[in-house]
Amino acid sequence: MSNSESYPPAFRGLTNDGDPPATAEIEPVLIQDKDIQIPVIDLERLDKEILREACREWGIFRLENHGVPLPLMSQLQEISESLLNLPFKNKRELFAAVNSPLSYFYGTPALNRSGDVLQRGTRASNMNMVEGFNVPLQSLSKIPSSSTSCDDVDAQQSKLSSFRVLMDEYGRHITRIATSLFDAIAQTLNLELSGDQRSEYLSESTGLIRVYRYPRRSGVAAGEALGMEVHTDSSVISILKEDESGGLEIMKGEEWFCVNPVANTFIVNLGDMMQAISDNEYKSVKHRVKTKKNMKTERHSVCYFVFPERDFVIKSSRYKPFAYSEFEAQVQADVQSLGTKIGLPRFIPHSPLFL
Ligand SMILES: O=C(O)CCC(=O)C(=O)O
Ligand SMILES: [Fe+2]
Repeated sequence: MSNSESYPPAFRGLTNDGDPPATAEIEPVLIQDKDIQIPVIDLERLDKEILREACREWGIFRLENHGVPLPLMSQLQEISESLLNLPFKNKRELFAAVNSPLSYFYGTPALNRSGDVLQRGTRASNMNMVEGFNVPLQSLSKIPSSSTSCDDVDAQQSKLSSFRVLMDEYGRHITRIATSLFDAIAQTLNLELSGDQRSEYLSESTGLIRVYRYPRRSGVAAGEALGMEVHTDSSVISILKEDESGGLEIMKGEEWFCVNPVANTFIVNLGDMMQAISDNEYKSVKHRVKTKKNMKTERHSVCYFVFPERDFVIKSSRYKPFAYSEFEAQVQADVQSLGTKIGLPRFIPHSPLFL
């Protein structure tokens, strides 16, 4: 259970950090989206037809037999929770340390690389109620490590060192998974990948992990409780590990559905870059996180994103050619000025959104 001191001040009046509701006290949820079963892909026995269908019809699937050791997953979850449970002030300081490649954020992750910019002009009850930290995998080795381990003064640094070691191992597994999936998906698209071409589409060095905490919310109607607003990911592939609290929703057709957690599996979703690479044959799925008022615990999740080389120009029959860096800059500019991402529609030729 978390302490209110650990939340950013802007969250405090809105969180419910008391005891979780007893079953009898759980109020009926007014707006309940239906549950949906997403396709399941077995990484040990990759079936290209099932994969193609999942990418074309869904843009999201559950991954099983991924080969990541379960103790690693649970240790990572434990240490991430304990870091996020530190008092707000300490958390910010810890992550702001000189030369630390990690950064703490709350509010809109896409905007808040450096810290604490909340979405302006957004009603408090509607803001993204999520905090966490960005971990660029490439620079993990640069996280300052501490040699002492049980000295009180160094306790936080020591936690951070353990986090780094676990993240490093987790990062290697998740990169392996993303690469295998990308190769298989490229085959389903008949993409010729020779020499360095794969690393242009899928630049392993861009791998970024975000560790999230979504507080339980109080005082808002269920329909308003957004942990993370509706979006598509900008990545090629995203791989999500979530805990058992639930809250992830996807749009299929014109409807929202809840994707319920299944232990020891990952959720893989295709991002905008995969949609563009596939000439829109595959989908970058719209999704969001709703933190329900009656949630028994906070939601914790860890999400990995991988992108193309920054200068790599994505050519597609659907969009004007763009370098990934242009896309990223446009997303940042839109989030800053409009409070939301426009994404691929900005790059459709002749669209009113095309710049
Ligand atoms: O935390 C989650 O479950 C989803 C996170 C997400 O969609 C994202 O980081 O893009
Ligand atoms: Fe996402």
